[in-house]
Amino acid sequence: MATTSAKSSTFVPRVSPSPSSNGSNRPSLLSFPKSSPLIPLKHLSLSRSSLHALKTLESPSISKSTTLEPTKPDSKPTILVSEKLSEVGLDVLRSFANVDCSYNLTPEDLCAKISLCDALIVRSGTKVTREVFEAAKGRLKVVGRAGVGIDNVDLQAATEFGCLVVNAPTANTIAAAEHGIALLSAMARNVAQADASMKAGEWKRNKYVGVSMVGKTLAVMGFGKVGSEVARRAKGLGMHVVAHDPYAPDDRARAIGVDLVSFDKAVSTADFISLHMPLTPTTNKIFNDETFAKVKKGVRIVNVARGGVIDEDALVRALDSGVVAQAALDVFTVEPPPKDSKLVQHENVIATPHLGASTMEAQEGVAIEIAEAVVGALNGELAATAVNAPMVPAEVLAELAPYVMLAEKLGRLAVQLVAGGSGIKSVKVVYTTARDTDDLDTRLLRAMITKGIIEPISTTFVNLVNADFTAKQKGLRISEERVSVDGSPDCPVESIQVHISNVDSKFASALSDNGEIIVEGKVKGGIPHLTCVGSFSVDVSLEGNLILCRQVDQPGMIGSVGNILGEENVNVSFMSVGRIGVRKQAIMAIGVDEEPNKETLKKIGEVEAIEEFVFLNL
Ligand SMILES: NC(=O)C1=CN([C@@H]2O[C@H](COP(=O)(O)OP(=O)(O)OC[C@H]3O[C@@H](n4cnc5c(N)ncnc54)[C@H](O)[C@@H]3O)[C@@H](O)[C@H]2O)C=CC1
Ligand SMILES: O=C(O)C(=O)COP(=O)(O)O
Repeated sequence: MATTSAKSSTFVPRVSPSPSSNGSNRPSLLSFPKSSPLIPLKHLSLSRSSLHALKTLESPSISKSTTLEPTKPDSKPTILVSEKLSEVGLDVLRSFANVDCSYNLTPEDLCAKISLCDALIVRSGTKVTREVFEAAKGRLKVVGRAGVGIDNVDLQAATEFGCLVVNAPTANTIAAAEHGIALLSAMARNVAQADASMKAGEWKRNKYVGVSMVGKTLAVMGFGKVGSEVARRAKGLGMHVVAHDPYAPDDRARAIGVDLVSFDKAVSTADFISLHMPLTPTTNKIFNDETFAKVKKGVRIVNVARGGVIDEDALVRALDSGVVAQAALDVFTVEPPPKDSKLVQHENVIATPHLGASTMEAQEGVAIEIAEAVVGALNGELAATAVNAPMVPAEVLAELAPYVMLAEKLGRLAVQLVAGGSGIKSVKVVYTTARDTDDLDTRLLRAMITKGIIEPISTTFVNLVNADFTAKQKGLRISEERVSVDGSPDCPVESIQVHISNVDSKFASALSDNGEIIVEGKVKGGIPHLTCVGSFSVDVSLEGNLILCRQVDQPGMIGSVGNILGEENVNVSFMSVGRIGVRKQAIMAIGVDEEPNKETLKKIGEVEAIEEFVFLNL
């Protein structure tokens, strides 16, 4: 933290841990609290590591939280697996962590256990509520959803607690689509009812006459991964397929020979409707009395998505009245549904206990996908399947690595120049770049500047997951501006400036003419450099700690300060002087490996020509 200051003020050192205090000089996008015992990625043998490029970018970092369970620095993290996960995934997890497979936990059991866990892996049966995040007391860093739907995870709470949520969005697509087709055919041909009847010793050929699928219209509601695979298969069965999805691209539909239509057109023209949209506030009970009033009488409905997209009472009414001839349901609003559920018991309903993803192949794929994502995230890596953090391709992350580091350091530096450190309301970040807007994703940079600004002045730890939320919560408005320059687009950013307005500075020279604190940095040779403070140009690499002094430019200054530091065995790593004119005011930037003690800094302050100085922890 900054210690300073104008020549007459008393010097009071305040030191707080810096993100670099783990000994690493690398930024940590997914920094987690101190209790996180982490193992280098090289100790892992993952079968499919798409994450290697991130390794260069992040390192676990340290938070200031003191409420966390103390964990031995070299002990393994603990991963709680609360629902059945395939052994291949468990093997990946066990090579890295202590794995606690505790199935069938009550919500209370889960809350009781969670504060001892670094990660939690769930399927659809575990509700990861706000209470779970609260009970975790900051230790839970990652929730892995071994499947697609994350409607059982309170994403808002996860984000507020800086907990990354990752899912496994692709490995069970085909399984779900195949189950959809299985239910469609079984429903059309009364397979389940006929089977039950035979097992009861009956032989009722006339009762179980079905309907044909060929030539019929199927409406696929939700034309994403599963929906489009269902459509493809239904085309193979000779069905006419339409789809409704407000966000699906036309070309995906064209490629499969499907017409994208409005909701009303889809439901009113279909002989069969298959549901494949996620459960969200918008889709909640989207199939209700009003919808059933629009359907073709005798329509047949398949739901392999989520029970909540159907108003189940309305569906019972529609089945009773014959508006809906049959329904095939894999998912229910409450799972398992009550034993006396009118829906499950209805003679025109066939039901399966949420089996869409349950094939051997899908479960193995999902388990590996989620295990790798969770392990990577515990290593501070950004998972490609992150649900509540920006998904940034590995190559972009690798390219931005030094800029991410620069961003965090500029944030830390700027905030330490603010008198009192707090009361910051408005920060402007200016990126000078030769890149087109579409070609420069600044979310990481903004998050790291936010981290740099907030961490030194609060007990909150900030990572990519909660940076925007934390800034908002603290009333900190971060705006961004781009300045286009001619130059090589090979370099993502020429310079980054951090402006803090409406604050006093403990180092007056950091204030620009319009009263803003301004620091500017660039990446040179892969190393972040400070290139401007207020109106003064400097050029120092942002490593270790920094002393900024304002003085009247004159011979011997570097020597005087260098001698004071040398006498106290403080190693100077670099020095740079920026001045407004010969023998006029100048800023001397001195990089030091060690933190000088109070006395040493006092001596620097007493050097005749020095008008003000500040010590900054980078
Ligand atoms: N029963 C089971 O075991 C399984 C169920 N699922 C569920 O299937 C659903 C779809 O999964 P994926 O295809 O992998 O997801 P996806 O994200 O690839 O596709 C979902 C599609 O729904 C669309 N959508 C969103 N709001 C919509 C709306 N109001 N109306 C129509 N479409 C809308 C989206 O644009 C997207 O294209 C999810 O709810 C998932 O949880 C997935 C796998 C297994
Ligand atoms: O992936 C999904 O969304 C599913 O619904 C699968 O759920 P499950 O993992 O089988 O509980």
